Amino acid sequence: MPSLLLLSIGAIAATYAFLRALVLLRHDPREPTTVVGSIPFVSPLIGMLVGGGALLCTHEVCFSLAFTRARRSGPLTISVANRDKYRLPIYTLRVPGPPIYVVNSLQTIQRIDRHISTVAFSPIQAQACENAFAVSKTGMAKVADDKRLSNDGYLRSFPRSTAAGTSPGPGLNGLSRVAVSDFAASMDRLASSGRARVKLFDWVRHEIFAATTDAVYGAHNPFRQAENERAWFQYESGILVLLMGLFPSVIARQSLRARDTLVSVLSRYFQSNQFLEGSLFVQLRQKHDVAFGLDMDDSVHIEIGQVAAGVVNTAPSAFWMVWQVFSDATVLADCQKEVAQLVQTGPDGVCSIDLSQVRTHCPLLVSTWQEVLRFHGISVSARIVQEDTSVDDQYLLKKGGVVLMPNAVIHSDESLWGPTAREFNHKRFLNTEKGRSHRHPAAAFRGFGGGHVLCPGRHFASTEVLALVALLLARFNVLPIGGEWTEPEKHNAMDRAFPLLKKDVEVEMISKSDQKWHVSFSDDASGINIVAEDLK
Ligand code: HEM
Repeated sequence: MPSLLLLSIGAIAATYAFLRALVLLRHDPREPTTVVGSIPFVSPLIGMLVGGGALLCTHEVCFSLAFTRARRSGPLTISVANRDKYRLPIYTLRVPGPPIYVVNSLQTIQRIDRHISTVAFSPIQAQACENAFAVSKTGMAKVADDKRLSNDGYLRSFPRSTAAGTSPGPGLNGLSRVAVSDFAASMDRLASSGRARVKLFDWVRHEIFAATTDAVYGAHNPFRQAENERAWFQYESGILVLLMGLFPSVIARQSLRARDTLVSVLSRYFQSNQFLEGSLFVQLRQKHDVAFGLDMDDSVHIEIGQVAAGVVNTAPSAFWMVWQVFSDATVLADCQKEVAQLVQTGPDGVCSIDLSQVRTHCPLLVSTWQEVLRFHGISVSARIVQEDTSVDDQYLLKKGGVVLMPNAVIHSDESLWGPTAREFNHKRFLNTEKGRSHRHPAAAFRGFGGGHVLCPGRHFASTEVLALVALLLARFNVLPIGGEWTEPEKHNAMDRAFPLLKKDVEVEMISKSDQKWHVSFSDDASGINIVAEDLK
């Protein structure tokens, strides 16, 4: 009689052969090469889970977004490991559900981007509207109608309709001026106590949240009330579960409750027309909703998505910028020197700074910001294949498939960035750096996306972060409690463009002097031109 051991080995071998055959059967030879791993279907999943990744399954799509713990040496992800192992420009991962196509090469990303109607971003936005922002069925029929993939549908025309609200010129100046005045007031308060001990991530997140919502919503910003800010972060903490639609009423109850609070405070704000005293940006958003026939209730639900777009990525990116500038003595000295040149001290001892100048007069600070976006960024652009699509007759992407384009892969590609791709170099983006052995192509920088899906908030987010850091540099010494800067362990959440922290960093902020400050932001037409599309 065969032993139990032999029976088990036989069963494992049969299962293995079955799964392998299934992978082969499901693979169309025109699709990108399938990366099977040692156990078909299971290995990609285990790799992702061990790597700290996450699996997102919904009724219609299954995204596997994977991130290894980022290491000091660079933005390593499991996608980076697969890129290095298989050296394929694009490959297929077979997990339960539709195929996942992971893109490793910039050229292939650019070729796929030409198929924006069939390899589309809008189904992902529509899913967020439905699951995370709870837009009603009637509202969804307007947001994701039969025009959802076309240029004049609600989703794809949104960036065009609202562009003036965030583009260089009056829209951007208006937003930036309010944000800068908030930073100035906050730092006056901080300086009045001489020195303060703060949790750095919490502090940066609050500063960005308060400044961004004040800038957008104006004098009647409902998020000025501390309980509404708390409700926001309660909601934000569960946003991934809501997006996934995985038993949110069980797993993310508090987040759902917080969303109700946000809906009611935003409803009051819009119904009483307070948005008419807000930014051009919020007014254009409202106009866009009205043009598509959305009622006030759905418009308010969608507004939750607008708050998310404005703060979810800016806050952690601002933290990594502050951390990178203050924890590295060379970066600190270089940036401090640039910012010091913007400060003028009047005969009365009042220090003045015009923060609109950080964009034009501080190339090192701007280069550091760009390098932070490159080095620490973990954004993954995702698209859903709407119909079988042949990419230049070379790769077939099958209907229902999910295309993932992880920035960390492109941002650590030595063929684009040279041999120092995995090092942090705050001078990398300087145009004038002497003795540079390698110049990257402009399109290799994808910190704000690229091609058809380009972040419309890039100028505002960049202005905010640079202004916050410049003011900190000018007014404070920031010292780690315990005397040593240690890079905090990263928590790579799949719904973020930047890692969160497993544990906050405690610092002491010490005011450099008791002088008074006059902080301004003068009108000018500059943006922060760091993406290829703005450099053209
Ligand atoms: C540092 C902060 C930010 C980062 C790193 C960031 C990053 C990105 C990236 C990488 C994309 C492209 C996504 C893709 O390809 O799938 C994107 C799109 C987008 N971002 Fe941002 N973003 C930031 C701040 C903002 C702000 C402040 C706003 C709004 C004020 C905003 C609004 C949007 C919108 C609406 C889109 C979708 C554009 C479209 O539909 O074509 N983002 N962002």
